[in-house]
Amino acid sequence: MSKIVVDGLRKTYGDTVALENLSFEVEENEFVIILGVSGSGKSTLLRCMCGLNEPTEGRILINGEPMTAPRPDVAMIFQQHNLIGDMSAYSNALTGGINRTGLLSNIFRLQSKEEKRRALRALDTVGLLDEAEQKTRRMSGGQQQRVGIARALVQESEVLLADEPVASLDPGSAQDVMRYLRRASDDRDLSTFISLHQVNIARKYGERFIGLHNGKKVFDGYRDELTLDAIDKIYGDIDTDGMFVGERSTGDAHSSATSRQETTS
Ligand SMILES: Nc1ncnc2c1ncn2[C@@H]1O[C@H](COP(=O)(O)OP(=O)(O)OP(=O)(O)O)[C@@H](O)[C@H]1O
Repeated sequence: MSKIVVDGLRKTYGDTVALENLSFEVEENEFVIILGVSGSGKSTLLRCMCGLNEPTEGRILINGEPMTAPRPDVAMIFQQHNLIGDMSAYSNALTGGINRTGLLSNIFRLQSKEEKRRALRALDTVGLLDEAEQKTRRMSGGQQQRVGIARALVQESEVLLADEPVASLDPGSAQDVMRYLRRASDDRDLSTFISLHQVNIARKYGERFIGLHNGKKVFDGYRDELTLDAIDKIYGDIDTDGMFVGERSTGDAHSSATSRQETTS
C-alpha cells in the first residue's frame, strides 16, 4: 500500500467547500509539492493529513492507518515556526522529541542520550550544527525555519508535511530552506508533502506536483509536465508572470527518478 492515501476527501466549513472529491496516493520517498492560489485548500488538506482537521467525507490513510489525530509517524512544519526565542537552537530542536517521548520527560529534561544525538543530527542536516547554542531570537527568519525543520526531524517520522514553509522569507532564504528540506527528505527517505505558492522555487526543488483550484485537483504530474498550460489550469486568471520560469511545451513526461537526479546537487 502507498505511504499516503487520500481517498474521496471532502472538507466543508459551513457553506464553504474547501476540498472536493480529492484523491491521490504518495509513495515512500516521494517529494511532492502542492500548488494553488490562496484559498484553494492547501492548508486545509495539510491539516487533514496531519490529523488536525477532520474530513467531512472520505479518508486519509498514512502507513495504512486512518489519520484521525496527530501521530508520531507524521511530522508537520508550520509557516510560523513557533520557536521559543530565549532557548537555543539545540533546545528548540530537542522539543521535537515531545511527540516521541511525551511532554513530562521533555519538561523535566529527561531526554535520553539518543534524543540528544537526534537533535544534533537534525541540526547538522539543516546546516546549523555550529549555531546549536545560539538563541533562536537572534537568528534570521531562514535560520529559524531551519530550526523548525530540525525540530520536526527529531520526531523521526516517516512522513514530513510542511505548510508554506518559506512564505515569509526573502528569495535567498527561501531557496536555502527548500534545499535543506529536500536534503533532509532524501537523506532520511521521507515521504514529503509541502505547500508552496512560488512556482519557480517549487519547480526547482520539487519532484512531483499536485495543483489545486477551488478545492479540486486540477494537476498531478512531474516537473517536465508542469508547463505554462498546467500553471494556467492551477492559477486560473491570476497573472503568473514572474512565478514561472520555463518554456511553454506540450509536457514530455519524465520519470520521477530522472526528475530527482536533475534537482539539487
Ligand atoms: N477555519 C475555517 N473556517 C471557515 N472557513 C475556512 C477555515 N479555514 C479555511 N477556510 C476556507 O476554506 C477555503 C480554503 O482555505 P485554505 O486556508 O485551506 O486555503 P489555502 O490554499 O491554504 O490558502 P492560503 O494560501 O491563503 O493559506 C477558503 O475559502 C477559506 O476561506
